[in-house]
Amino acid sequence: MACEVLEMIAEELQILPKDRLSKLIRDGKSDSCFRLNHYPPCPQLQLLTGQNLIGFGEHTDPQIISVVRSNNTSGLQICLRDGSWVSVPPDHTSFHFNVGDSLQVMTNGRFRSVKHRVFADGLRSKVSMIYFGGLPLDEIITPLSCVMEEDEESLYKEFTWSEYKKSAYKTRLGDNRLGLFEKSAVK
Ligand SMILES: O=C(O)CCC(=O)C(=O)O
Ligand SMILES: [Fe+2]
Repeated sequence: MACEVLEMIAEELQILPKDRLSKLIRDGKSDSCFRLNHYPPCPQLQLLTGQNLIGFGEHTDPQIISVVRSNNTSGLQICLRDGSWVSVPPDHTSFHFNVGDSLQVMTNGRFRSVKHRVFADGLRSKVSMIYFGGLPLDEIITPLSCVMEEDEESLYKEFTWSEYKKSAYKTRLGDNRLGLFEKSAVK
């Protein structure tokens, strides 16, 4: 399914061949992973603090694409350009896709990795399963020449997925991890 969506994105951006993105996560060496998150309900703590409890702090996903499926509980929110947060309606029959930082770089910012966070549900256990489609470790993450306009310059320095991963592990979850790789970044 992740491959199909990447092929739709490739079609939209006129990326050729059509499987240019999807073959990265199909690759036997792709650094993809699967995560299962469990957010137990904490009604007493919630009452005590009078706030919804953060289950997973705000962040962007570093890979190419993430596919999320959750049980019927609310909590997932995405951040809009103006900084406001909107809730993703719970629907255990649907999949939610996040564009990851790597896809943002490969499209030179045409697709943006969206910041998201998760609140624990006040009453029920929230369970999510997420497939993160990643690149092979030695793959260079750089804008694809076929998406670039003539004379368009890359917004990013050149780096491999392995370098990005190492750098991301050294930062805090909510940091703008891609910021370090922007050409305009202060060294
Ligand atoms: O648990 C969720 O619903 C999403 C978690 C998430 O964003 C992540 O694991 O990167
Ligand atoms: Fe995430």
